[in-house]
Amino acid sequence: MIPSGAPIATAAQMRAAEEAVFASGVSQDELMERAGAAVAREVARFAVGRPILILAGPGNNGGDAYVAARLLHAEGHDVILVATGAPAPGAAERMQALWQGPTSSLYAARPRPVLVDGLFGTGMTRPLDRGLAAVFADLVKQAEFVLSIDLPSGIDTDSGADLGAPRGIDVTLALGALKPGHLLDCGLERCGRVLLADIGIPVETGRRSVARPQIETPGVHSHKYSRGLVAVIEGAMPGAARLAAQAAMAGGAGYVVLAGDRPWSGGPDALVRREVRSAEDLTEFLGWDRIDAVVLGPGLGRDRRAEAYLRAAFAVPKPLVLDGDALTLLGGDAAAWLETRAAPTWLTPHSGEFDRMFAGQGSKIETTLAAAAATRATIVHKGADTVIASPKGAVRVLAGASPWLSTAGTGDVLAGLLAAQVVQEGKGVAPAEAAVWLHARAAQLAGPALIADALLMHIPQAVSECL
Ligand SMILES: NC(=O)C1=CN([C@@H]2O[C@H](COP(=O)(O)OP(=O)(O)OC[C@H]3O[C@@H](n4cnc5c(N)ncnc54)[C@H](O)[C@@H]3O)[C@@H](O)[C@H]2O)[C@H](O)CC1
Ligand SMILES: [K+]
Repeated sequence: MIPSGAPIATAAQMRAAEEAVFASGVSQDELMERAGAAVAREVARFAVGRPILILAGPGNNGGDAYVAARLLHAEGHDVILVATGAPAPGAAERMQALWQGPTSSLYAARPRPVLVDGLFGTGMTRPLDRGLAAVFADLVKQAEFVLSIDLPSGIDTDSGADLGAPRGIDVTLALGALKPGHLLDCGLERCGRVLLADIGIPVETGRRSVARPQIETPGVHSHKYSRGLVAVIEGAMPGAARLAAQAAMAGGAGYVVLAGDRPWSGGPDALVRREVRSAEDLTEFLGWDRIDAVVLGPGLGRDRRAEAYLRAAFAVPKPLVLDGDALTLLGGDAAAWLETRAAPTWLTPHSGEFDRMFAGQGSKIETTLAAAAATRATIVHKGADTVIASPKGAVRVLAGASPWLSTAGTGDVLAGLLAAQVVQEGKGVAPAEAAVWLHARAAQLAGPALIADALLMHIPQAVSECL
């Protein structure tokens, strides 16, 4: 569980935000008191009177832990504190000096029902020491409830990479903002439920977790064209395009045309079919001024005709959603293909497709931002952690969607949902954020063992929650 619509800040961005607060006259001690009080509130809530063991590391994460220990102890909770090292000079050192309760050394610490992890937070720079990691993992394993302060110790703040964090943390209390480590890679798996504590640090990075979209109910003057016409291009495997077309319909497009040459008696009668047998046919069809967005790629195939279709789609200045085989055809030349595009483009790669298209170092957020800048397209980099990035640097992340989405066809559904939002929402991350939220919510409603076709049936309910 991740708070929605919450700001996301890297360790450096967090430090800059903290510095701005200090410059405004708030002391580090005051900020640490606020952080520790937020920790104490949540621990008291979950401890329900059980004995508490608090681990305090050598930095300010440990400083937060000292404050929390003192406040919990003052409220009558049974707290034992373990200091793993001499605290950093300054606020943490002062907070340690205020601790009057019982202490234990790390290796003598006996497991207790409630464990608070104040070892490391955004200052984590290298893997946990093996000895410490082993003791920490054992204390986590034997606890009934574990809360990590700011981040699980052993998770890289900016990438979510594993630096030795144990499994079994129940709650992570993020301080001031989410970090990429709460949303990406191993961090998503190790944080448990992520709660966010506002401790008075304004954070504006243009990056935030996906929020539920606000969708307009059609007005009295709405009609099928005003609600947007989506053209979905069929290819070698027509089922994929059909899923995308039906998703576009369910996602709110006013008129959807499925263009292809395969006979199909199934599907909704409301889905308009247009015969297209060649790239020339496609060019002629895409010239229809009523078309507001085009979806190309689901089941397209990778043969010469598929490439000719890709060229035809690129040649018309219409908003374009590229998925699946279209991304494979772009390959490493996506930036070159896209540099002449006059209309907005969205690419929806899963990680395999992304890695084949874009080289690059860094977190999934950084590599997706770089790809968006290089292609001037908005990238929806799918996965258990879906990262949306626009060429202008906006980022939205949705983490923790249903793992049952890992089945064929769900990407086709997302592509159709995205096109439906494009014809209603416009450009950049907004339509992608809306589509990703609807897709994840439909999956939640569909429950376990879903298939892509089942997703379609739950889209209207997901949409109804956004009206
Ligand atoms: N975000 C906020 O509003 C506030 C955050 N606070 C807390 O401060 C920590 C960050 O504190 P910092 O001192 O920068 O780093 P850590 O406490 O995470 O780490 C301490 C120290 O440890 C060293 N180190 C790094 N990796 C290792 C390792 N694997 N083994 C041993 N030592 C390691 C490194 O030198 C670090 O500096 C943040 O998470 C919040 O909890 C403020 O207290 C309140 C406001
Ligand atoms: K921690």
